[in-house]
Amino acid sequence: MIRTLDDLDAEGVAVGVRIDINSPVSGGELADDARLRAHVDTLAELLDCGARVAILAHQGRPGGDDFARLAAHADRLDELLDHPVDYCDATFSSAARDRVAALDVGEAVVLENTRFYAEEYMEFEPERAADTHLVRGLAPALDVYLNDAFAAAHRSQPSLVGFPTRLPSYAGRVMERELDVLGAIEETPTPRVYVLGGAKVGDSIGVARSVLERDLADTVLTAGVIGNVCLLAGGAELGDATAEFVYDAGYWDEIDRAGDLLDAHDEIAVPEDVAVERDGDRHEVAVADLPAEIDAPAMDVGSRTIATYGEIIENAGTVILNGPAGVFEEEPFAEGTRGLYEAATRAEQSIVGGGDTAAAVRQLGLDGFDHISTGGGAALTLLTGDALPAVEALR
Ligand SMILES: Nc1ncnc2c1ncn2[C@@H]1O[C@H](COP(=O)(O)OP(=O)(O)O)[C@@H](O)[C@H]1O
Ligand SMILES: O=C(OP(=O)(O)O)[C@H](O)COP(=O)(O)O
Repeated sequence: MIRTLDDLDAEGVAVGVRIDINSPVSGGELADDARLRAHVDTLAELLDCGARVAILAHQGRPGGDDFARLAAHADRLDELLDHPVDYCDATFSSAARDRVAALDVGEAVVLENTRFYAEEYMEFEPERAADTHLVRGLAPALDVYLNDAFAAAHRSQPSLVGFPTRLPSYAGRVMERELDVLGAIEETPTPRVYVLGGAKVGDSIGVARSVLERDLADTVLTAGVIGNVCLLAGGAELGDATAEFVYDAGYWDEIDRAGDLLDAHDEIAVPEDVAVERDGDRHEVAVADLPAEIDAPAMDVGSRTIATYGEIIENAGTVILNGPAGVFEEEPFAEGTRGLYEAATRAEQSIVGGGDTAAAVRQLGLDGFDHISTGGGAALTLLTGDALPAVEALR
């Protein structure tokens, strides 16, 4: 059983709270604060109850452009919460422990990016993670540990799986909500339609296979790069530009896997038409008219596909959307994502999962979904039926 905030009397308690505020960063500034806002309920509830809150989080990956300090994150949380949120440039040293010890009730401090320490970017079994410098160093300053970082729950890293061996541990409100919705997919209304788009082709093939074999999906609609790969697997001649894109992205081997999947499951639909750029505009090509002259990559599904898929989606009991239907970042190729996602808001129940997918929803100003997951990889792991290490550690 996983304990939640309902089981915690937080008055005066030093709570180590792992959140996922990994966000796009530009010039040291936060380019998007959606993941910070997602944790406001959990943090406010703790602080309102008089907890002393030490926040643990990562930002980016070592060597990446967005591998940054958490000072800007602390400033933004300070603005979002009615309680003071400070920043400390240490994570588990005596400076960090002293800062946590000095917290007053109803105060929070954001400790430095956990991934500034090499062990945090490695995967461990929980017992071994409990023995890392980060966990051994910080645990004495904490009374309890609370994990709200659903979006990182597929990682078996020390700050995510190491503390429950040493401290009484709890799930936060984000974690609770995500597990309630995504962990109970089999109880949602049918017919259940999965719309798989985006660019993580291997993951999408894995999800499609898993949900069909486990009878979780009645229909799988493919779009985005995975839709193009399925079209190529079926022999559609989409032109050299699309083939090159798929090859350069390293997905050529996935064409055979997609072909095997399509042979095994006739519940999978592929696009009827695609959109390419021609003379700076969107130009649609019907798959039935191929081979045709196409000198640009397929960047979106076409309007016939939007209509056919849209009807299936709005008549669904539950629609699960993962991955945009096209290159939504460019306006002419946002049509597929907009059309299919708007149709999803008319289904009985709609669930959106994926980092870029959630960004697309915000960018296109779409509204009316029943659940927008904070997680990409974590949501996919759960939807595929695999356990999340950080959740298992809480158990
Ligand atoms: N036809 C396409 N060609 C190239 N890129 C695409 C296409 N369709 C979608 N994409 C890209 O896929 C990316 C998002 O995919 P992905 O990372 O799998 O989503 P998520 O993070 O939601 O799981 C977006 O940047 C989008 O531009
Ligand atoms: O952004 C995240 O995951 P996501 O890209 O799957 O949504 C999490 O913060 C995990 O980050 P990671 O994929 O660098 O371990």
